[in-house]
Amino acid sequence: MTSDSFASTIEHELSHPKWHLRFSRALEARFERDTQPQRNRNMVVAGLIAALIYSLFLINDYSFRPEVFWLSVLIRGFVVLPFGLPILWAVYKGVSGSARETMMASTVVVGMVASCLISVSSKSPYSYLDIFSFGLILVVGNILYSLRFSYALGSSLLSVAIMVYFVIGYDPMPTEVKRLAIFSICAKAVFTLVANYRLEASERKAYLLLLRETHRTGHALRSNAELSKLSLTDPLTELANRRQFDALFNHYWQQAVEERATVGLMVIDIDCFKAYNDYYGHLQGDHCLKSVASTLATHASSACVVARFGGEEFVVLSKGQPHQAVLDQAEQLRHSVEALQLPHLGRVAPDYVTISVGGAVLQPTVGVNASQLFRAADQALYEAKRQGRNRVVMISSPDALSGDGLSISIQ
Ligand SMILES: Nc1nc2c(ncn2[C@@H]2O[C@H](COP(=O)(O)OP(=O)(O)OP(=O)(O)O)[C@@H](O)[C@H]2O)c(=O)[nH]1
Repeated sequence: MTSDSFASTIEHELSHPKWHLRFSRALEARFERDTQPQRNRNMVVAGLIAALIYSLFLINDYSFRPEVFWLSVLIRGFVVLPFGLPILWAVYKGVSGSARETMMASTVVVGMVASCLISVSSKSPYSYLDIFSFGLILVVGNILYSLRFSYALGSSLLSVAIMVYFVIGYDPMPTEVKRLAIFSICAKAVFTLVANYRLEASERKAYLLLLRETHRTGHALRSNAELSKLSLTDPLTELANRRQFDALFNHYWQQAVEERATVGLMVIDIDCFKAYNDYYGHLQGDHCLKSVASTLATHASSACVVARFGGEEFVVLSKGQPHQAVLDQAEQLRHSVEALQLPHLGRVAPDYVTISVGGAVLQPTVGVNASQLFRAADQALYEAKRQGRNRVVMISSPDALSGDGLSISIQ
């Protein structure tokens, strides 16, 4: 699903909530996935509370229908709990949404059957009064568990039908009381189902609102990231642009001051590029720039910053590398462009595209600043051009900066 269609699905679900509450298929699956861990935990806690209260009803059995106490122990302790606890364990471990709802709904129905069996087995005069508490079973399913509405509806209808069946056939119960009990359980079913429906509807709405916010925030962050990437990237070569290079250069320099490390800089220029443009045209010139840029990016060490400084000039920045390593790297870059053998018939010789590289390595010390490094590398490039191009010239030592001329190491 694309970002836009996802956003419109959320809007549609928010403005057209369905009576049966379910979302469209994909969103429903996501809703289940996102809410599952929390819902499983809530269900297990609710189930344990229900099991505890259900067991405590043994006290009532003992006090007002002692003749079925052991039957009650048997049903509650050896049927209902062994049925319910493994279900809670399975939900705790994680099962599909429909399995979870079905199993939890089944505990409601089994609880109702068991309670009815205990009640109608007793001949005690007030045993039937217990039947008025059966609405609690619906409260457990519809409110405490908060079963999904369709499951709450199904288990409630089944539970009410079971209860009505037992009540009708239970002779010790006066007819008027039976009528009252049936009316009472039906009313409790309706009330708890209405509450269940509202709970689920507001849970789903809250989920959609949260999803919409998360989606909008993510979208805004992505747009910002794209904008900032655009503002820092050269559109033609996709290398870092001058702005990014300037920022990184300062950053590297500051880090080098703190770490007492060296900073290496290469200034790279495509040879006779004006002639290339004149011969092949500006568009082909752009292709050439792209090829050289991607070759530099591919062959430069991953620890380096490769940027387009402007026009047909590139820079490669590194930190913590000794003079020799920067020199080797510069020679490798020069060689990799030469190896492309991009035809350049606009110049006399050689008839392929080459680059000249000027490099310098400095350790920031008192009185030495970043622009001195840049000037040194630029002067080395000038020297490389002067000596015939397609070569690397490195400033051999920082001392050269303070002298009249540059100490040059020519490859
Ligand atoms: N196609 C294209 N050409 C560019 C671009 N930016 C700068 N140039 C061209 O690059 C050429 C640079 O030429 P010069 O600075 O004279 O240097 P050169 O011809 O490379 O000669 P040397 O540097 O001395 O080898 C100019 O013709 C610019 O128009 C660009 O984005 N695309």
